[in-house]
Amino acid sequence: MAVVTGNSIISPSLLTNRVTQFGLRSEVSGAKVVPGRAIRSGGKVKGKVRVVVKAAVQIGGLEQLKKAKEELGFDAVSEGELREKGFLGMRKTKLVCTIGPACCSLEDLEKLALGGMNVARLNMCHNTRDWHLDVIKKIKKLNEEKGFCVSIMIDTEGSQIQLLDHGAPSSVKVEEGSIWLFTAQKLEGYPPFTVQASYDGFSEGIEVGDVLVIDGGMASFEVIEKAGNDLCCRCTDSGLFLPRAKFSFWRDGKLVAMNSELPTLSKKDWADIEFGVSEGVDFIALSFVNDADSVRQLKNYLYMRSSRSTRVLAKIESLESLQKLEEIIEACDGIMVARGDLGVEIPYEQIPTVQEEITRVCRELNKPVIVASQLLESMVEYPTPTRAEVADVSEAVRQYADALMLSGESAIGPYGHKALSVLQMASSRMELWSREENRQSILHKRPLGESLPDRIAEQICNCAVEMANNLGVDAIFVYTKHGQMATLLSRNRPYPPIFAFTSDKGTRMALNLQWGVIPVLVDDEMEANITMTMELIKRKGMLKPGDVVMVVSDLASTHINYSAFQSIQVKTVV
Ligand SMILES: Nc1ncnc2c1ncn2[C@@H]1O[C@H](COP(=O)(O)OP(=O)(O)O)[C@@H](O)[C@H]1O
Ligand SMILES: C=C(OP(=O)(O)O)C(=O)O
Ligand SMILES: [K+]
Ligand SMILES: [Mg+2]
Repeated sequence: MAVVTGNSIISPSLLTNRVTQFGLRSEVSGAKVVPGRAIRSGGKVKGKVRVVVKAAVQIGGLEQLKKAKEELGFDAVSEGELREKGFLGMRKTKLVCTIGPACCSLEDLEKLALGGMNVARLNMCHNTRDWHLDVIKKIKKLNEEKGFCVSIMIDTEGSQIQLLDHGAPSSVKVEEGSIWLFTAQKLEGYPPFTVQASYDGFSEGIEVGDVLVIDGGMASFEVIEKAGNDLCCRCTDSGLFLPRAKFSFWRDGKLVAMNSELPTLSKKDWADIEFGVSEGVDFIALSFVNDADSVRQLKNYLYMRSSRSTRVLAKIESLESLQKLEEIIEACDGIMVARGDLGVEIPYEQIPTVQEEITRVCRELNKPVIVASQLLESMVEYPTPTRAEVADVSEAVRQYADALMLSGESAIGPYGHKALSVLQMASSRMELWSREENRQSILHKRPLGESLPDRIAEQICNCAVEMANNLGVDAIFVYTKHGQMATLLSRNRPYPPIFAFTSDKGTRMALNLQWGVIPVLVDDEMEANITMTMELIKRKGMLKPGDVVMVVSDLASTHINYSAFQSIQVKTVV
């Protein structure tokens, strides 16, 4: 059994359990060989499949082992974490950092990588393409030269047209009762109490009596007069006007839908996507997705560009996207709960429940989900978070979100590295609590697969996790080409970490966003060789005699006449 040391605290009850279980430990190895046995599903015989135990492949010579060892792509940070904290102490929740001027030097990026950044996000709303290219190159250099495994995400600007500007470089106070003119006309300078809207049709369909809300509640106005496209408004709720503020209109407590003819993907977005594809980014996050069509359009484009390893994430940040949530989740490779803009479109008191719902549906449909925006907002200015922010972070972890994201905290704040460590500590703590409370059972396991092999993979992963938890194994090893088995295991949120061995670089980078998965690159020959993989990890001192590893596999085999092996084995390291 791995020794859990340092910061990772293991509960006495869990520890006792594990000790008793392993007092009588025996090697449970492989499934029973039942040739030609029919697999039943839902009471019906669906097809004939053979369940076969894969014979452990003999370890090759020392030379082969040495060569393979060099090629075992274990990232430096996971390796360090495993050595320091043991298997159970490894953090499961993934961390995304927005890269901005405050953290774009090689040294700062290295610090973030060491601090646990799994994915670097580049927000294409800001700065130049050359600036972003420079960051991409630095991250790739760090990955190559320092053994990190940081994935890269670009986040599109989107057709975000609902913007207002008052012309001042910083915020302007808005007093209750003051009268303001909102206009799309080009202004020569900004007269006092005048605000410029970013497009002509900003007041289309708006009536006297409607309520204009700035940035989801920074200040509110009532429309008292409409002349052409211009609106004259009285402040009904005083507050602040920030530069480039977002706005929404409300009537009888409901959002007035703005009839934007603009596509989700603007010309600039396509150019940014082209840039991202040619620079080989791992994720493209689509802003202001309203339905599944834009996601499919981008996925088709990536397919045509033979860039299938680029994953498409849909940002949920509009009312429309909430109404079409399931079809969007089904179409994309992952979701971001973009709470910043979402809070402009729906009343902010609804954000917590909407976040929980999105997170739950994502897990049911087996897509990774990132909870984003304002997690540690006060740390843009201060070196410590508010207690409420820590509670918010912990709640997202308790909900089993795959990943948490920093925005301004890392992009412009002087305490980005500290903010990352707050996420790291708060998530490790909540994960431990969740494990002790055994919250896994809550997931309603909606069946996903349609083909028999897919259904088998799903069942194997569900059962494997239950078994792994009951046996108290130290780690789950999974061999996966496209990552599907790894995600199916992750969906069950097991206690032990999932080491996903893959020979596909794109799969490795994509799995960086997946809860509890540590992707490890192996070469093709190693792929199916469980014994050799374990031997290599043992030689690195990361597996010790007595450790118990569950091995889940669905690899195609050339040895025997079956298209795929799908098996669970439990091995004790000797
Ligand atoms: N690449 C960048 N260059 C300059 N500033 C950036 C960059 N990325 C982010 N920022 C700054 O960090 C803040 C927070 O980032 P983010 O949440 O991604 O953007 P936004 O606030 O526009 O939604 C932005 O408002 C912006 O001031
Ligand atoms: C993440 C978000 O998107 P952006 O930062 O691009 O506005 C958000 O709105 O919460
Ligand atoms: K964006
Ligand atoms: Mg947004």
